Amino acid sequence: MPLSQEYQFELSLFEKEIELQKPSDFLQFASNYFNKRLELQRQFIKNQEQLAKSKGIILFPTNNNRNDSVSAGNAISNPNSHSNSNVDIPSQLSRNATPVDSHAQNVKFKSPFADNDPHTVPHHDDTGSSNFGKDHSNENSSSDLFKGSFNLGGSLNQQDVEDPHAMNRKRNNHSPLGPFDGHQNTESKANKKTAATSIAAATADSNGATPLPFHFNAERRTSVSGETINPDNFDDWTPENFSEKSDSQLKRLEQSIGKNFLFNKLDSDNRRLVVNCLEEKAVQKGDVIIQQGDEGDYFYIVEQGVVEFYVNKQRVSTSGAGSSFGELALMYNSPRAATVIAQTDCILWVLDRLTFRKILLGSSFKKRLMYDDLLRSIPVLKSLTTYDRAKLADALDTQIYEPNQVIIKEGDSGENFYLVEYGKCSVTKKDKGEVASLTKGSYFGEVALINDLPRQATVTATERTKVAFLGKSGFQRLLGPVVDVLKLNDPTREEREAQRH
Ligand SMILES: Nc1ncnc2c1ncn2[C@@H]1O[C@@H]2COP(=O)(O)O[C@H]2[C@H]1O
Ligand SMILES: Nc1ncnc2c1ncn2[C@@H]1O[C@@H]2COP(=O)(O)O[C@H]2[C@H]1O
Repeated sequence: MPLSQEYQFELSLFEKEIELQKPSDFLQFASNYFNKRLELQRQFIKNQEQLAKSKGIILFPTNNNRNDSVSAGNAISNPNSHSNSNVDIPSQLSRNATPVDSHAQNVKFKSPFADNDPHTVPHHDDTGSSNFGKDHSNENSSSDLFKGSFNLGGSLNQQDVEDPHAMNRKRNNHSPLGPFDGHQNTESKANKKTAATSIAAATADSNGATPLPFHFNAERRTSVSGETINPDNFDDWTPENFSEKSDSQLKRLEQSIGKNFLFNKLDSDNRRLVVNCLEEKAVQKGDVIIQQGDEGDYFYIVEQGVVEFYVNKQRVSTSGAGSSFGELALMYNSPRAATVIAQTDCILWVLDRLTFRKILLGSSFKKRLMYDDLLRSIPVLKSLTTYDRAKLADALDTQIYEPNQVIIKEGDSGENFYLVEYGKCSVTKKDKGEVASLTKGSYFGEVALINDLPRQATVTATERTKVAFLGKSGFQRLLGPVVDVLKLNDPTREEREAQRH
């Protein structure tokens, strides 16, 4: 299996250091070097922890408060305990690392060989071995919290779409989450509350800081990259609606899910887990499946039928069998960005929020996580909605250039648009020499695409540079809302206008 880019980057740094230092005692040197890197990494995490704490969020509950909450009798069963091993540190570190100030933060660093590393929450399985980094899908757990059809009991018409109160009135009578008989519904919600309370309790801090809310959202819109630090406490996560599917259901699911790109990225264990956590819901033509502005609870896959999307009461699109929706609110802990209505009778499959975040977010939405901070930091993209940014991230690819490598050559035809993730590039013109220098958050390569011209300058990496790039068709399809701003900022505009006159 090829090493990930981040590992390769880490190893290349190490190689450079070896070339520079030419150590005589290689193992000692390697040990010191990686200890130092680890120290920087821990410093970074610690800084994140301070930041989160100032917002009342506990990222790393200690074993003590974990045990406290269990002994307080609040805990739900915990067969699937996970450590924080999914923290995307190498990439964060490479972009954010600063030299360690030994006086800063008062952080005590332990040797990586110590058995009770302060930031690694050890978990022991039945054999007593550490579970760090392993997968613990509990395929036997079967907490069937809610069942029944997705009978919304009242279709909404176009008038209702335009009258949010009408929607709310109907919704209050027939919650999309409460389709079943009243007793089951109450019990299901109560159970969910218990789980949520217990999740919060498990994160309670002995210093009295506020425990993590079930729906974490310190600021209304939260960066998903920040969230890879783990705002949900998955230590107490159990698959909410796990139930083994029948052969015929599996066959149908394979057909509908097979078409959905999200599931292609899952390994067979996670795929099976997700499949068994899905719940079938039938909706009727006109039913409101999601209401814009509501809190996110479920992710949806369409097996049959067509759904339509409304943003601020305007119909923006429709989608059919094999498509999915409802991911944005779950990813960003933000309100629902659109209203979704069944245009025809539909068969849907729904996945609960935590299972979505636990299993799908890190694999199927990895690119969105990866590019979220970058895309938010680029002023010219400010007018994009969360949805636009998510679609843009899906279409981006990454490339690393070494110093002196040419990324774009003046006179060539333009194929891609670029965003600088890190590094430095020089923009030169044959007749003028260097005309610009580009760093993190800059973009380039737009002039040829907007004006249908050859490349107007050469762009060369002057440092190791990582770029995210988008092909021509993606540029036209996804950057429509910002083309006017790109045109206004076009560095060749005045010159070309002057030539015309
Ligand atoms: N133009 C759009 N803007 C926002 N959401 C959209 C749009 N088109 C489809 N959707 C989907 O509608 C869903 C509404 O709930 P979410 O915000 O969770 O996720 C949203 C997207 O999956
Ligand atoms: N003064 C400049 N003249 C031309 N291109 C520039 C200048 N400054 C920055 N650039 C960027 O360099 C890129 C070269 O490829 P494009 O012409 O497609 O788009 C160009 C711009 O994004």
